[in-house]
Amino acid sequence: MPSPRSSRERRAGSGGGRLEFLSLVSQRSPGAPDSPSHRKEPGSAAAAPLPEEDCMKLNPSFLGIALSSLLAIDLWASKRLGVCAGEDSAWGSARPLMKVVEVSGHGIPWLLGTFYGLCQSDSSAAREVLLNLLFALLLDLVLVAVVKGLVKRRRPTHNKMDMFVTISVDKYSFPSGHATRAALVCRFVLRHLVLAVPLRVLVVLWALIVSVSRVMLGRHNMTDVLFGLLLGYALYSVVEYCWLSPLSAPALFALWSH
Ligand SMILES: CC(C)=CCC/C(C)=C/CC/C(C)=C/COP(=O)(O)O
Repeated sequence: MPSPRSSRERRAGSGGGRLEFLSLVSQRSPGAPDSPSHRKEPGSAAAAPLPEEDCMKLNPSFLGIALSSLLAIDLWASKRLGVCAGEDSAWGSARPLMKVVEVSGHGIPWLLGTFYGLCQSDSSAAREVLLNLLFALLLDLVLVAVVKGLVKRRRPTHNKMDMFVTISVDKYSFPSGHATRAALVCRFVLRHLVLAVPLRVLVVLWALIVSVSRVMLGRHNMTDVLFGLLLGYALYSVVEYCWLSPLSAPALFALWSH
């Protein structure tokens, strides 16, 4: 298949050294008289039409250009912000602290902690809240695994895969599971726990630090984390909508009543 470059070169060669330019307008309408597929090559019987896929590459949509620019900026900025990606990185000495932050937003401590709290709780109100938190955390794990499996975006090349317990889809990075959990837990805790203002501020700060640490550790690009935060925020609304109560799920609550 002739590439646009080679057909352009042939035209340039046959036009006595004159350069010809292909306008996007003529490529956009293949039926137009001046379109490359209709133009007769000087010295050739009939012009070969340009391959469809080449035309598409030369004429990307505005959305396509905007998306690839956004992704390019994302990759560039995320790499620059990955200052704790390795021990020899700019802020490599802060890496152990960032890994503690990572564990604080990991699924296992949250699942085990909630389950333990549920077994220990002696009030029906606490049981209701903790059962719904457990449901929210499990829903979050499933949703993130499904999206990661569908999108299959690789983690940044500067990431060292030395994370605390992962599952197979965690080789993918979109969206950040830590970010979804941070946003979900943050909304959940602010809504269902009676906390003093300084503690409420700490909860929000924790969610933000967990999210930023994903990029600093080199685990994620910024768009993984931003989408994760949005997903976790939205997921809380789903949990609130499907809220489990002794009335809506009596069998489930019977399991936990002592
Ligand atoms: C019940 C069950 C299947 C628990 C699995 C808990 C587990 C291993 C969660 C993975 C948490 C994790 C490493 C998420 C990845 O977070 P990113 O922020 O790196 O996407």
